[in-house]
Amino acid sequence: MPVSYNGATGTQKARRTSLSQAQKSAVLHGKGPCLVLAGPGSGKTMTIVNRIKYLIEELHVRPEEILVITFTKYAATEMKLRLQSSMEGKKLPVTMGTFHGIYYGILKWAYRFGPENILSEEEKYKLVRQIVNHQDELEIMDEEDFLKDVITEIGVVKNNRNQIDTYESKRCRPDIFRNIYQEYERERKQLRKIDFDDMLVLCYQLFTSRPDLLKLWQEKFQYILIDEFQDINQVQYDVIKMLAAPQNNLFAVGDDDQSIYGFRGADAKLMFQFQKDYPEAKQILLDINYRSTANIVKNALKVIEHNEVRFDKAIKTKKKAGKSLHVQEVRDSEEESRYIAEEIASRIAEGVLAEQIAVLYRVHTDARALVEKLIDSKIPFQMKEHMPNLYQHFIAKDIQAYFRIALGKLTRADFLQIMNRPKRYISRDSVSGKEKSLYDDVRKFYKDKAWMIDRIDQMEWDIKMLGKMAPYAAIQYLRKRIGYDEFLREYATQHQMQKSDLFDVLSEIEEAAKPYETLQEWFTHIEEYSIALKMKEQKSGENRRGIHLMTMHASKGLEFDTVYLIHTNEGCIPYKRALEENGLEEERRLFYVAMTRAKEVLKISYVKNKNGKEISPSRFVEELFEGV
Ligand SMILES: Nc1ncnc2c1ncn2[C@@H]1O[C@H](COP(=O)(O)OP(=O)(O)OP(=O)(O)O)[C@@H](O)[C@H]1O
Repeated sequence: MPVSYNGATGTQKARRTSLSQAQKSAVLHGKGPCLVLAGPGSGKTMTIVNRIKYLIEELHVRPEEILVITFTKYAATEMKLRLQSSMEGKKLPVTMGTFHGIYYGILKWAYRFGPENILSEEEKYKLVRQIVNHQDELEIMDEEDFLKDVITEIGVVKNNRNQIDTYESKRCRPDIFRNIYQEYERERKQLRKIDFDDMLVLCYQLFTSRPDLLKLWQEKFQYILIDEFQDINQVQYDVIKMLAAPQNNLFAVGDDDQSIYGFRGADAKLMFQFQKDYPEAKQILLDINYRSTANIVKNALKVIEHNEVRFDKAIKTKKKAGKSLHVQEVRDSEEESRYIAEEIASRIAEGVLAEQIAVLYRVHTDARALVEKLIDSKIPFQMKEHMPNLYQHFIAKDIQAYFRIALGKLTRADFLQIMNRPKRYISRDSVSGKEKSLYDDVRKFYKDKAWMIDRIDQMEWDIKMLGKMAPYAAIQYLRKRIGYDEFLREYATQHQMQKSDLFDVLSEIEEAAKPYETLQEWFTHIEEYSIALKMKEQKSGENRRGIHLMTMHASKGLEFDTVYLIHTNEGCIPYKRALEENGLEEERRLFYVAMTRAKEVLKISYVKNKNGKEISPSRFVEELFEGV
């Protein structure tokens, strides 16, 4: 579902535009299954809206008999508005919603479910957190991260209808995941609640066990239209097939190249399955891109054509060649953020609205330096996602505790936090509550152990040294002289974590500290940054204005005049963790989605050096230059 930020949601435009031959053929499809394969910017939404209108006005289908399924609630609302507008403002009782919304409606009707039976996302987190905390053999570093992944995995098991007994978790030991899953299911059932994914599973079970009820729903929905079909998962597909039978008036619109939710169970292969299940299906290709300049489309195709599992589509363009694609090499994150800030300023000076500019990145950490730069330079920006604060990571908290003590603000809490990072074998019992005499009290506690007294003297001396240094030098001293690197290596081994993940965070904090001359300045910056970041989450007033910053995932379905893709490096995009889990092709599709959000200008940048290490440009950037 496209959204224009220049005020036109597409509705007025759609009225003015005439349909292409392929769009017409899709709109005018009669009965039976139809698969509409569509490229980016090819007017999928407009086609669906026009088809609904055609069904009602020309084929005299009753609006109540039409079901339209969209990927998000937002898309459903947008579609309703477009339909209303194309019907001269008339509101029609066409059923529009997400898979979850529709299937929940069916369950509500069958089982008299009410809101009290729904396990909210918050309750789900709370429940899984409790269960995770009871797993004695489980060691995790970042609880939030772990919970998010485990909850996603519980969803994947349900959506794919996997057998839990044989399921191999990607996040923790299979037996531990099995325990968590089974305990979660037990507790949920005891509470007499269903979660979001259960809505799909229960609907499947309902229709399999009650053919009489299934028949009623089959009769109700004579025509089914599905948008973003590439994002469908197994259980959604199984239910929709049952619901569409026996007439199979199933109209599916999707772009397999834009399937980017494999990690959540979406399976673009189901588009191929559709062809097998309905060999009689009409197939239509919407092959004209109306959104982007010919250069943008040509370059995006150069990348996506490297994928092997895809429908081959020759996409044509309507717009002129436009500006050539610009790829910028920059030294590091700092230089990249300066480059982007200057670019934005000149694009705005050329008359482009700030809201028509987007900066896209693979993961939030890729944008950390840019966010700091925009905050410092007071350039308005908006983010629709929550961006984790680097300075709340436990490593950053350790460094801050060291630095606070170095600045003479010794507290028991800070002392306890860092006294054994690195390992000094200081016991908690030795740490008194009296801050003024804290070091002396610890020494007193170990008065018979000379080696411990030496250790504490060394610690006190080292921390005093930190107080005299600039933050960057102080972090280096902490790592190499005080032994924090050693602590982190041991920590990673103990918690069965990738050492490189922890060292990436540490290096990032170190690099970000470079511009500051004193520890106090660094603390002030962290405070301002953290407040500004928090404010961005309040989605009102100032925080809804300015350029858009978002992950490539969040950019799906949107379009902007100017798009910057930053940190297009190996390891960032394709993202190294996702590469192992979802494979290269899904990462390439994500890059393709990001590229095709741009209407007029697309600029791509990559860094040469990240956190003190040389890194290469993304293989996708290299694919752009093949044969040049
Ligand atoms: N026949 C047409 N003539 C002119 N413009 C069109 C036509 N069809 C669609 N458009 C315009 O092209 C742009 C892209 O269409 P739209 O965003 O609906 O494509 P989409 O297929 O949903 O894109 P994506 O999958 O990339 O999100 C919109 O601004 C839309 O108004």
